Amino acid sequence: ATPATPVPTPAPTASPAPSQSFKPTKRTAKDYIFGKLIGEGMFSTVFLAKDIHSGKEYAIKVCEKIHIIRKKKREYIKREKDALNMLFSVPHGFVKLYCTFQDDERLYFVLSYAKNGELLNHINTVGSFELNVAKFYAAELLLALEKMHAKGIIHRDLKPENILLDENMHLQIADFGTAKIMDPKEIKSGVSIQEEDESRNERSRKISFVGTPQYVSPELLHNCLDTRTSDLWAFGCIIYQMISGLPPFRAATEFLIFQKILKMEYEFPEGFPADAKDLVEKLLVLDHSKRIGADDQGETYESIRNHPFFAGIDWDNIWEQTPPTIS
Ligand SMILES: NC(=O)c1nn(CC2CCNCC2)c2c1CCc1cnc(N=C3C=CCC=C3)nc1-2
Repeated sequence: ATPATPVPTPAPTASPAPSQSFKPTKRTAKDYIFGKLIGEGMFSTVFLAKDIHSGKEYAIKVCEKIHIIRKKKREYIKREKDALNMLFSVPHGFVKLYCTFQDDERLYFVLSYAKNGELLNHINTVGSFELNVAKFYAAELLLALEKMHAKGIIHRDLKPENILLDENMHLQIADFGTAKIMDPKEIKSGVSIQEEDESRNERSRKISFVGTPQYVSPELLHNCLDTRTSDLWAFGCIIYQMISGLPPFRAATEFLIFQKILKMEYEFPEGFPADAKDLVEKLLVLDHSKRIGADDQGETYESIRNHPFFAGIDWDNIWEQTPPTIS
């Protein structure tokens, strides 16, 4: 019989535990009732779906095979699946990939559904966060970045749209379609040269642009370098935006945004809290090797955790705490 709940990942489907009396069967699209569209990307569409057996809600990311092949993006799909599988064992901070399956035309990723949607939506609803709210979510985001980077995963497109809130209003990073998984020798140096993905055959190293203009790091713009500190740059932009309501680098066009980033053209609004300003200034540093956290060894960003902005954060229990009300 079809198992009541989806077979846990990591794919390929885990063999049934000895105690299990049934052999789990591979899911198909027929096991779900597809509901509203909740997201659309270059190569995927995400639907809210309900498992017909358990009644549980999932976010199912559907990718058209022909599109992926034509655009030569198979590597991106594989990388996303690998990153999500690597993060499955991390209890907090990320959407979870429960299972994958395919049919003749499509690939399906069955992911946890973050019921309270995008952080961006919550920022825009209230205008900007009170300091305690911004500090709470910055702390949860830092803990998620620590876990991700410790596994050699760079997200490369962190932004408030890709940071979701689950039913208990805890943070979950989503959309690893632009992630890069560093190989062990790269993790130490922390630097990876932007790979030529299969969609680019130019000899010269070009930016295979993976980020979103407002949050992309200078090194990615300058010389195709993406490092875990590129995510720290985005982290600085997100802290700034939670507190002020807008990203630090804003302009009418992508090119003008890039110019502002490379010239470090941004300013803090009146009344921006001093500790937050100091931390953002230590993250938005052109030289990625000089960003706060860049030299931190081990699996935590101690220098960032110890910054005065995070005074009072209970790092070991934050995921069990009730998040502050966003108002
Ligand atoms: N690309 C993805 O992997 C992805 N995209 N979405 C929806 C996007 C909507 C636009 N901003 C980025 C996310 C999701 C996922 C992962 C899995 C996932 C889990 N829960 C939700 N939940 C949402 C709830 C309300 C509005 C939007 C998303 N969404 C997703």
